[in-house]
Amino acid sequence: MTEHRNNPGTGQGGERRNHKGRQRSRGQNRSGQPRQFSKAAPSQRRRSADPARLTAFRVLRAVSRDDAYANLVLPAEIRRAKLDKRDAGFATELTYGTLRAHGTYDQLLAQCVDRELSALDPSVLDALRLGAHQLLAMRVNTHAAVNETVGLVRDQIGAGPGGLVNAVLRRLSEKTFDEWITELTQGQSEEEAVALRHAHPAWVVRALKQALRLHGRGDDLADLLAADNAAPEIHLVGLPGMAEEAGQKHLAAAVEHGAVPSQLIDGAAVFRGGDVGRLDGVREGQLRVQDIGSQWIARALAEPAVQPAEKWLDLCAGPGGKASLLAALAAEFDVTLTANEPAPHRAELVRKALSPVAERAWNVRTGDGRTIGQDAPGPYDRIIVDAPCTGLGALRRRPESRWRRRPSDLAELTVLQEQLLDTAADVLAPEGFLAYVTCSPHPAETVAQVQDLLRRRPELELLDAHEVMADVALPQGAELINSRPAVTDPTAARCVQLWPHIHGTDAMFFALLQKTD
Ligand SMILES: C[S@@+](CC[C@H](N)C(=O)[O-])C[C@H]1O[C@@H](n2cnc3c(N)ncnc32)[C@H](O)[C@@H]1O
Repeated sequence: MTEHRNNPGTGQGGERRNHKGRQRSRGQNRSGQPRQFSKAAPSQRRRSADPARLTAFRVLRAVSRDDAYANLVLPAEIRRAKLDKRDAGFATELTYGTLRAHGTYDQLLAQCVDRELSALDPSVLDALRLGAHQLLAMRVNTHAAVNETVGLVRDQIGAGPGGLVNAVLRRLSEKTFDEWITELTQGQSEEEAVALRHAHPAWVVRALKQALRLHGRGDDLADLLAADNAAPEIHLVGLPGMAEEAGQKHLAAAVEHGAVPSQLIDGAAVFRGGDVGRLDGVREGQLRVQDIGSQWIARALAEPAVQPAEKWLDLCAGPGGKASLLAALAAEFDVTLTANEPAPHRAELVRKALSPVAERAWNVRTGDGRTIGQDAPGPYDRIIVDAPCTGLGALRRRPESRWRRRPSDLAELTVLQEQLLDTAADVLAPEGFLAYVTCSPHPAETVAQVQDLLRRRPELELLDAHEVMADVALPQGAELINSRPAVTDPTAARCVQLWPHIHGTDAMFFALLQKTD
């Protein structure tokens, strides 16, 4: 919802609004006079929490205390509080915006608190972050942002912390977001400054910058970071190849409800009409929410001429996004898909996702992908390794994830990716296709993995993934995928790297290899 712009504190022209939509100017009252803070002592001011802010606060607490996922907790909290559409929108923007930018807000808040932030009660810190987002990135007027946040703290935490929150937010409101950033970034490296301004950890900025350069897009950093801070569109896929083309019928119904057919690939639409859950097809499972990048890659794997009775394998299938489209395509081609997932609850999600597709076309194995050779050795004609990864390509979907990930996660993940690729190469049939996919553009998880794999497994040949993706695309999609910048690294040149700011998809990576006979 919130687009965290370079100057997220004001709207165009510098006007500000309270959340009821009244226009206010920063630091001015309704008559245009410099605004005074309430002279009333905190104890005489607001003591209650308004439902939208309370909802956001509860989600923030669940995320920081229980490591919960905001996209799972927020809808339940909105239902619990019975928020109307406008308040639900406000709570969503407040929650996601605060979580995305919380690393930056912490650095600004640290300038306004007389002790280490770690010495604060965690719930007080969460409230301060909520206040910071309202003050610096939303168009809520200063008085409402401070007063309502203090009311929330008094209601949820106690009167004592209310005074502290009041004082800290007042200090924070003395400067705009841009003024704070200018002050704090003096003497910092360019990467640290960009990271602070765009609310990304510096190591993530370095990795994204490196990835952009590798794929010939070295000038795009600010655009990519801005895209990470914008809410993603909802993409739909109508599963093909089922009785009466149910998926396509439901897709057409979604279009009648305001979805726009994708210009990039067949069978996809962009939904901007609100609650996707009310579409019949989504309830019945034949219409699914899935990023167009994921759909595109799944279709590309099924593209090079499919032969009768082929065996396909999705080695890392949970929760079943790509597997459901692959299973539907498998049913259409009369071939079979084995979907593998080690986590039992995620394997169950895969079964559920695949259930609308004819059962003859698929089966689910619950187990470690690295042991598939022991009980389901194939060989397989097409394998997708959609490997566990840092997820740096899907930051816009999981607002809290950028601050949870650590550079040290990479070491463990890259070893697992390497082992899964080796297993896939072992069970791949001669002339079979292997798709390596990550929802991360990090070079260590993508191009470097493919380079190492080619060194270890000389029987594998790297195909040009752009050509295959262009083959399954609509004209606009083919043009987009073909209009790539010049790339010097020969491996990177044959791999597709999608980007949110260019393709409107997650930053998915896709390499396609074939086993030579
Ligand atoms: C990026 S997700 C896959 C997303 C999925 N393909 C989709 O489109 O919905 C990676 C999956 O790999 C699974 N995984 C983790 N360790 C694994 C292993 N050793 N073998 C196979 N899969 C593994 C995770 O549980 C997770 O479900």
